[in-house]
Amino acid sequence: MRPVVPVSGRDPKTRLSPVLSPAERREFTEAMLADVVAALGSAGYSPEVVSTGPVECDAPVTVDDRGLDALVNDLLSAGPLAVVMADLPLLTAEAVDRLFAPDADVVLAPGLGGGTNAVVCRHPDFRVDYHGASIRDHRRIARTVGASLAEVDSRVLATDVDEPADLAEVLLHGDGAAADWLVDAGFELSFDDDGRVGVARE
Ligand SMILES: Nc1nc2c(ncn2[C@@H]2O[C@H](COP(=O)(O)OP(=O)(O)OP(=O)(O)O)[C@@H](O)[C@H]2O)c(=O)[nH]1
Ligand SMILES: C[C@H](OP(=O)(O)O)C(=O)O
Repeated sequence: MRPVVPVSGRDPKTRLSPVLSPAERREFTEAMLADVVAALGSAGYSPEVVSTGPVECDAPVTVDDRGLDALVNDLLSAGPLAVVMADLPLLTAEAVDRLFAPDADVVLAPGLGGGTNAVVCRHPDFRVDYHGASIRDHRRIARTVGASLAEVDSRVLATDVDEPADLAEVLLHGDGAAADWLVDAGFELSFDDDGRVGVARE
């Protein structure tokens, strides 16, 4: 099994633009990537990072500016593949073990909001179609190609950081590079009048 972590290296996490500058979005992306690479490494895997631009991390990096679907589908055509997104800063070795445990042709880890945060594929005909409610598309594609399917119900695999509100999850539950980066950058939990948790910056 070949574990690959795709990452936007050039202009990542544009949905965090309301709270992070372009340079900060790149730094925070590298911090989340470090957490993902560390979790995969702790579980005994040696991930390859495929980035649209130069990134610093403790894994071999290939720069490839193709879009996500073209990139991943090309890699899938070469054989079994695991795709773990780079924006999962709560990822743990235990969750990685759970991702690789099912003996199914296709294993999906749904993300909050309908995305697909990780895929393990052992079927020659399965292909990805990211964005939108991709988890539904990936279930459908697995059915269409006759692949057996398993899904992993895991909070840390489901927690991808897309929008400013997601940063609260990192402050609440993270203890890695991304959580440290946010604290160093002055982020802290905030509570609105209804007691809802969010983030604020000093
Ligand atoms: N290699 C590669 N990785 C990508 C590409 N698009 C997204 N990713 C990565 O795939 C994961 C999910 O993508 P998104 O959540 O849309 O992340 P993003 O593109 O950085 O964020 P937004 O600009 O806010 O959409 C993240 O780990 C991204 O870094 C791409 O075109 N190529
Ligand atoms: C790539 C995309 O990520 P999201 O924008 O849902 O985080 C998806 O998982 O389909």
